Formats: sequence, C-alpha cells, structure tokens
Amino acid sequence: TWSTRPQRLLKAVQKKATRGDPQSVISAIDNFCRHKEWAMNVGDEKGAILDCVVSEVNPSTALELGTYCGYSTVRIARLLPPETRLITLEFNPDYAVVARQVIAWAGLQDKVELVVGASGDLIPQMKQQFGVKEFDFVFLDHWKDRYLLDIKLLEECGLLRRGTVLLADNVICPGTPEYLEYVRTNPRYESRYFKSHLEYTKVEDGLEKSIFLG
Ligand SMILES: CCNc1ncnc2c1ncn2[C@@H]1O[C@H](/C=C/CNC(=O)c2cc(-c3ccc(F)cc3)cc(O)c2O)[C@@H](O)[C@H]1O
Ligand SMILES: [Mg+2]
Repeated sequence: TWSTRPQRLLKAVQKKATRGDPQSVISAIDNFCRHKEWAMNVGDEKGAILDCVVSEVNPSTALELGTYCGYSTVRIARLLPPETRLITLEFNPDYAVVARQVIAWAGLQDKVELVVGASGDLIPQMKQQFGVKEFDFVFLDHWKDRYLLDIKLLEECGLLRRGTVLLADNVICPGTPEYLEYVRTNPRYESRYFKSHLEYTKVEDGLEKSIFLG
C-alpha cells in the first residue's frame, strides 16, 4: 500500500529531527518541503511572522483551524508559556494521526489539544465541552472559503474578546477575498496585511492580522 505525503513528511521528521526539540522538527519539515515534496505548511518565511505575532500576543488560550501535519501547531505551541494551551481542530482523521505524532516528536503534546472534527461543529462546543472562556489568539489555515463563516461563528459564540488577535494564512494565494473584505471594512476589526510569499516558493502570499475590537 502506498504512503501518503503526510506519512512521508512524518517519516522525515522521525529520521531527521531530535525528539523533544521543536526547532529540529520545524527544520526537518521545511527541508522536506523545500527539497523533497512541497506541502501546504505555513512554512519558514510566513512562519517567522506567525512567531512574532504569537510572541507579541503571548496567548493563554489559542485556537488553530486546520492542523494538517501539525507544522504550525508546533510553531505556535513551542512559544507558549507553561499552563497555557493551544486547541487545534482537524477534520481529516488521517491527517490528525500524523499531526499527533509530529506534535509528540516535538514534545509538545501537553500544550496541545488536537480535536478531530469540523470547526463548524466544534466551535459551538468550545465553552461547554472544552471549558474555553474566550480565545486570545486564532490562527486560520483551513479551507479558505470557511474563514469568514468561522470567525462569524466565533463572534456569535462569544469566544472573541476585545483585543483577540486573528491571524489568517493565504489571504492572497489561494486567497480569501470575502474574509479580507469583511475584516478590512467591518469597524469591529483593526486589520493589517503582512506581505510574504507562498511557502517554499517566490509566489506572493501574506498573512492578515486582525484585532477584534469588541
Ligand atoms: C469544513 C471546514 N472546517 C474544518 N475544520 C477542521 N479542519 C478543516 C476544516 N476544513 C479543512 N480542514 C483541514 O485543514 C487543512 C486544510 C487546509 C487548506 N489549505 C489550503 O488549501 C492551502 C493551499 C495552499 C496552496 C497554494 C497554492 C497552490 F498552488 C496550492 C495550494 C497553500 C496553503 O498554505 C494552504 O493552507 C486540512 O488538514 C483539512 O483537513
Ligand atoms: Mg496555509
């Protein structure tokens, strides 16, 4: 039976990275994607911007939509202080199996709660089932046509507070036009574009950082 790209990415991590060393896991994935097989991780260039925003926010409770192989999960979780947590939602169980092992290889499993399911079903359960009061930081990197739906759902569920920071990947490529329109025109958001490149390429892409004003 043939392996999948996420499985081959995991093998590269287990071969090249040091257990318990998040930076070596990040580098192993970036090298695999740059030199072996491209994969839709946020990557090193946009990843550095993600790092800056996470460090600046220093969230107690963070949410990631779309775990995929766990690359950005590791990037975010490695920066979180003790006693804080990152909840990451992934609806493809096969990807979740890989991501769990990548996160564990980095030694970050105690900081990360990976939940298998669709954001649309799970977000309304965050308060009751997951004991979340509100999110300080949200990273959006799942299906691009679901970004807008999901931040509206987060608003409706009372999961955003004044100052919550939303960071969205791929606002140029593949693009999230209706999300961008919303966060850039809605007076309840203060938005800023961080120009960068599509992971492992020279194609333009960027991250949109939007602060919820309450
Ligand atoms: C149903 C919506 N809710 C969801 N809830 C939980 N997880 C979800 C959800 N949607 C999708 N997912 C998961 O998120 C991941 C999907 C990410 C989609 N990302 C992209 O399409 C993407 C695509 C590109 C890209 C760019 C240029 C290309 F030529 C080709 C691809 C680059 C990126 O950085 C991307 O993030 C998968 O793991 C999927 O199973
Ligand atoms: Mg992406």
